[in-house]
Amino acid sequence: MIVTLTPNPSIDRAVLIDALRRGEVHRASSSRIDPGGKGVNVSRALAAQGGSTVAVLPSGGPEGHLLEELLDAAGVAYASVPVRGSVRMNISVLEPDGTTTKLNEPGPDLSADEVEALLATTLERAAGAGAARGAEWVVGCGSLPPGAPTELYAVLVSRVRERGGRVAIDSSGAPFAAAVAAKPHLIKPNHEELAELVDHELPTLGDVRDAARELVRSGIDVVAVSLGGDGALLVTADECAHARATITAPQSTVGAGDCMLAGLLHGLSTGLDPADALMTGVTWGAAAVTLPGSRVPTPDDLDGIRAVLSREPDLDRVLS
Ligand SMILES: Nc1ncnc2c1ncn2[C@@H]1O[C@H](COP(=O)(O)OP(=O)(O)OP(=O)(O)O)[C@@H](O)[C@H]1O
Ligand SMILES: O=P(O)(O)OC[C@@]1(O)O[C@H](CO)[C@@H](O)[C@@H]1O
Repeated sequence: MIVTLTPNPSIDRAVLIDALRRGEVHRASSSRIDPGGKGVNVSRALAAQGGSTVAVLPSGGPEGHLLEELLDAAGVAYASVPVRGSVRMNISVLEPDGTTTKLNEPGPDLSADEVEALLATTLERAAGAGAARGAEWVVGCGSLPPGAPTELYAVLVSRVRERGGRVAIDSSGAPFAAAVAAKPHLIKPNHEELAELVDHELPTLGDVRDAARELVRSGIDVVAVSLGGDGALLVTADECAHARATITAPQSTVGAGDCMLAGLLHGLSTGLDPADALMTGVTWGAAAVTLPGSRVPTPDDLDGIRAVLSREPDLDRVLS
């Protein structure tokens, strides 16, 4: 069982237009809505592949109702914490070549009680997850809504660790830095987020490897860095592996990082070694890019995606 916490979930509306021109009226040729927010997407991706998961999230307002309806329709198990504010609506503007522009709302203003209820629900779900020692992973993902303390993920990390569980975090900015300082077992920054964490640019795969190693040395077991079309790099104390899959028809990158994280955690929790779990992650991430909006891949969608693994990556590779 993998328990996800999404403090700032969303309804994701994706609209397809021919080309984005600032200041003009655009007529969309199609649109779709999906349940969204990074942890919600991790749970959706796991559920679509038959994995056991529950998504913990705040729910309020008409968008909260809609989010729950969409999760019910998709067969994704969730535990919602009622909140006074409304779940946000995030817009993705998609162009035919796969270029994606996102407009993300801030989300509801959470009270201290609502934040505490989210943390408590996550820990309850993790403890009651069925397996002898509770959930295999607790995963905290995405931005924090207004009102939530910067330390929310750091508190999650400490509380899961105190209970002997394993915790993964994927966020950005100050909440991510605070969580990293609390030493989660696994983090999944993208290229930009890793550069922000170590506070310098990372033009090559070797630079990414060095930055990830620095974090591993500080006490994080697994650092998996998603690198868009350049695949992903995984670093532990013993190994460094790179995997990449080439796709021909990209549709939307929204949620690809979440699918990559879901595949990686699924692989690790089913006993794969970290490099093979990375292959699963990269396959799920690349498959997500071939799908519209933030649709998550089903087993059929993975057919034809071939990831290539290197346990001795080309460290001079310049990243795009
Ligand atoms: N153009 C692409 N071609 C092949 N695979 C891709 C491409 N873009 C993304 N991927 C796959 O998806 C994974 C995640 O991509 P990316 O690094 O863009 O995540 P992210 O920035 O965290 O995304 P998000 O925040 O939208 O979830 C990559 O590790 C890779 O496996
Ligand atoms: O604003 P955040 O929390 O950083 O990101 C939210 C979000 O962009 O991330 C997901 C894709 O990864 C989307 O479902 C959602 O709209």
